[in-house]
Amino acid sequence: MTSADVLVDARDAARTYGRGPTAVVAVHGATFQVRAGDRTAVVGPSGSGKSTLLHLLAGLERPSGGRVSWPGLDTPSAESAPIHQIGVVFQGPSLIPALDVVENTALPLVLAGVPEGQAQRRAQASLHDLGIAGLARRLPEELSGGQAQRVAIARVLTQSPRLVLADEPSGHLDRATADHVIDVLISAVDMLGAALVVTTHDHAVARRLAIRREMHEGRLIAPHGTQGPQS
Ligand SMILES: Nc1ncnc2c1ncn2[C@@H]1O[C@H](COP(=O)(O)OP(=O)(O)OP(=O)(O)O)[C@@H](O)[C@H]1O
Repeated sequence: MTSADVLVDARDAARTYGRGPTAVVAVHGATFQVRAGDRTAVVGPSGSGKSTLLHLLAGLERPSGGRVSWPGLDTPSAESAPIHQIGVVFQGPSLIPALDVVENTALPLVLAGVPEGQAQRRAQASLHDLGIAGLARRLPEELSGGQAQRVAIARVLTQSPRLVLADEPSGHLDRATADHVIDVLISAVDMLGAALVVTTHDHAVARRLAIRREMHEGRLIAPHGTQGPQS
């Protein structure tokens, strides 16, 4: 295993919101690595800091202490996150209401400068691969919660990232729909050959992934899983 296999490397990474007596330490020094091919769950109760940790790993937020780097991904500079190589499935609705499913799925490519027709063909292929081609021309308001999350996963698939970070992707769904969304997420990641990190409060979801890290009150607890310590 070389450093190039480490896609994201958090070293004592911390995040505090606010200052003084009202400051909230969302994440205490977290040391956490994701390697190529890893399937990792970060499991913990609401408010334990999972979303904040995921945002640090995605480079969407900067640590207020420690550091996060992406040695195995191509970054424009040591300070900036390789956003095109990281796909994020956000908690809750993240589709643009005025765009239909194909347009939403194609959006990351269009924003990256891919011509619209080509982007839409790739989006259609992702929807087909995930078994939801029939939703292509619906608007987000015409989708169920589970369908919307599958479209968000198709959007990540279209982007072809090497690392997929999913924040409570099944959090608001019933058991059967949640299981199906996780199935779709894992098959998308398998198609990409990407690494996956899922945050969840649901131990049934966490058990689907080979590596499990528990989070409690902003701290990552000792690692569990079949692949040994990750830090
Ligand atoms: N932008 C922010 N400003 C101030 N406090 C915040 C902010 N974001 C998160 N927090 C606080 O940081 C702590 C961790 O929040 P976070 O959303 O990371 O936890 P979580 O485990 O993902 O919870 P949930 O599952 O409910 O989303 C909480 O106390 C929360 O209120």
